[in-house]
Amino acid sequence: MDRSNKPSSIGVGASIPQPSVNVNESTVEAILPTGESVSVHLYGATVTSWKLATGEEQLFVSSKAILDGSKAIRGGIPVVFPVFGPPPPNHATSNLPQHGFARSQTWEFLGKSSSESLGSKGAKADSAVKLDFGLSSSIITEDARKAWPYEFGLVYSVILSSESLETSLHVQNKGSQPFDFHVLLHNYFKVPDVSKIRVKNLQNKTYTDKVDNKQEKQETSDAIAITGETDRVYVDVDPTAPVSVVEDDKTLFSITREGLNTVTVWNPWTEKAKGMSDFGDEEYKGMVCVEPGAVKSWQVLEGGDTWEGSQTIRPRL
Ligand SMILES: O=P(O)(O)OC[C@H]1O[C@H](O)[C@H](O)[C@@H](O)[C@@H]1O
Repeated sequence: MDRSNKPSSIGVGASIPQPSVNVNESTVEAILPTGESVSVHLYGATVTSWKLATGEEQLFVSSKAILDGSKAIRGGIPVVFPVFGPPPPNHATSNLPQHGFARSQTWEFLGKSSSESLGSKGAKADSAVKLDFGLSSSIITEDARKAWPYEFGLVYSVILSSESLETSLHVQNKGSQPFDFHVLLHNYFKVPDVSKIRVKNLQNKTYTDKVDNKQEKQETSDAIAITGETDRVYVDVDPTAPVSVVEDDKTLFSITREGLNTVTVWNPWTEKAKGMSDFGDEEYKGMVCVEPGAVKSWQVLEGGDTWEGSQTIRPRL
């Protein structure tokens, strides 16, 4: 693949500070010379931590999250594939669990690369690191393969820089039959107080209100407040226009996307949180999910074809 900003391998140009990457049995962690860090669980290729140079955590992970690989991780950035939500009846995904299997399979760590650029303080440093993870039909569990018997390959790249976290999913149909799929990157953002934040740039967009009989509505607000259980799928959102999470005049997160034209906004609020065994009762106050996806209709991938979708999240700096 030709890339304008082709990463060089770690170790090249060893005279400048390098990101450090630690590969453990179940996680891969990277720290930039400037202090930002990311941690990814191989289970689900779930990003479970993203810290700024100040040490401030950006992602919410429930204190009750299960991290032993027996259940999808409640928090961070689970990868949703090949179906979002409960699968519809009489469809190729019907035998899969809610949100598909990618978040509950063990992915492979494919490797790391870094790219040289100017750090935020003008110092020359390797200021970005890319971690690649893979999942394919040959390594998923037999149950998953039976439930969705297609030949596929996924590569999920997590790119940390001083300015942003980018995650991108590459889907390949390795077989000869076409398959249908959804993709969604289920960001759980950590926020100081959910009642004080607003989600911006979704005004005039059509959404499905999952907490109101799946009614189709049009967003009237230019700054959406979360005041109760919220579960909305906004469609046809221009991927280049950032959707942001703000508090007063501060932008906490701004998210641009490629190939991901839906945005789901979710907070379980009091009762739903209590009903989830892996979600602390009061923790909904400190999180909001803003989830870029391609879930309005099925993406159809012909045999041999590939598809890519990505998001770039810029934090408050
Ligand atoms: O409990 P999970 O399967 O992880 O799903 C958590 C949530 O994910 C998305 O945001 C959906 O829109 C919600 O309907 C769902 O409740």
